Amino acid sequence: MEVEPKEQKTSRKKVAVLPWMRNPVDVSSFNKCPLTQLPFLHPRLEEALCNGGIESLFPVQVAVWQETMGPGSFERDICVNSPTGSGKTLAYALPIVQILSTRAVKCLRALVVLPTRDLALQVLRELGWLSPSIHNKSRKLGCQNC
Ligand SMILES: Nc1ncnc2c1ncn2[C@@H]1O[C@H](COP(=O)(O)OP(=O)(O)OP(=O)(O)O)[C@@H](O)[C@H]1O
Repeated sequence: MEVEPKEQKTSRKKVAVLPWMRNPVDVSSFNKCPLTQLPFLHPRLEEALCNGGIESLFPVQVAVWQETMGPGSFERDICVNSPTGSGKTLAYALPIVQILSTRAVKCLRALVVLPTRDLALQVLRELGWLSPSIHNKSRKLGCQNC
């Protein structure tokens, strides 16, 4: 039987995670995925992405898409941790835009809280070009304190 070194055991014990974070999905096990192979992607959203020069999704985007849109997805909290520049913005923007396309009642549907003005403007831009592609009625996008 292999004995775990004492220091390793202690450091492992110190990590506190919420119950819903205990079985993380390993983003590094995902590959890029061409849009044409992405399940449940709305054709108009696919077209908008292509027009925006995006032909495939990065691994973190594929992982979040799978967890939010399926197959096998269900509504729950998700915490995404991946390196800078890996494509997190689109990873959460895409499911938001697609999920909200079926909501008819006008009300606040998504709130994105960001630590800096630059990041807020970047996210507003991403949502700004994706959202009209799929929403029949106009959706208001706002940026407070920008
Ligand atoms: N699927 C994709 N195909 C091509 N380019 C992409 C794709 N997804 C994102 N990008 C581009 O990659 C760059 C990095 O993406 P993004 O800024 O969303 O990463 P991030 O993980 O959110 O970074 P940060 O941690 O700094 O916020 C951006 O220029 C974005 O337009």
